[in-house]
Amino acid sequence: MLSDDDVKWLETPQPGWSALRLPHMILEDSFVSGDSSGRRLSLRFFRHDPDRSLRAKVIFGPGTQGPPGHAHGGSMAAVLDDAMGGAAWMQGHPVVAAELTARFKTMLPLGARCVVEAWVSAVDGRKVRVAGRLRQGDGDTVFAEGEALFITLDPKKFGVLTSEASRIFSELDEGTS
Ligand SMILES: CCCCC/C=C\C/C=C\C/C=C\C/C=C\CCCC(=O)SCCNC(=O)CCNC(=O)[C@H](O)C(C)(C)COP(=O)(O)OP(=O)(O)OC[C@H]1O[C@@H](n2cnc3c(N)ncnc32)[C@H](O)[C@@H]1OP(=O)(O)O
Repeated sequence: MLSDDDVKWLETPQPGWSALRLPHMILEDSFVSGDSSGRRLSLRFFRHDPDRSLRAKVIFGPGTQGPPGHAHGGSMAAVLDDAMGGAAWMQGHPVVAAELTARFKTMLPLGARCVVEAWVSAVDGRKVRVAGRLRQGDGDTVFAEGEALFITLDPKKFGVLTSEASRIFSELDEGTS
């Protein structure tokens, strides 16, 4: 479903980005990144090293359709939710989403190469506020923007995920130091 060029594009970090190698147990059944067929969502996650915010490359496949030829708003909101949650995890906050706002700005053509940017904007005790943007990969068009409130949970609730997440991010630091 994806061309070889699309796969190569998805997997190639931009300058200043490090690839996040997420374990199979996180990815395989993930609603957002668990589809390897290319029919629905195809994503790769990265860290933007200068400010440790999150980047993702994403292609919305034909199975994400809402309006004919364009992505469903729920699929864009799900991508923003995942990326914003990932941005919080990446900064050491084991969170779940409590509230999410998405603003749909421009219809997103299926198959377009897109970039997601997500960053923690404020932390107040257990409340972690995160913002995000889904834009054209090779241009300035913004398809959607998101804001969300995430709540930090006791790391024990996530079992092995919390230690896996720390391991992934410390490996990234070793690789980029
Ligand atoms: C998981 C992957 C890990 C690895 C990540 C690694 C790399 C990342 C890269 C890629 C991305 C991969 C994964 C991304 C990760 C996540 C993305 C998915 C995110 C989701 O999709 S996750 C599913 C949907 N999510 C839920 O299924 C939550 C259901 N819900 C609950 O589980 C509870 O509801 C909870 C825990 C939210 C709160 O419950 P609680 O009992 O612990 O705390 P409590 O209620 O006391 O609230 C404490 C303070 O938050 C305020 N507060 C609470 N809720 C609020 C609201 N809605 N609006 C405004 N304020 C709110 C209160 O007002 C109080 O404020 P105050 O202290 O000031 O009074």
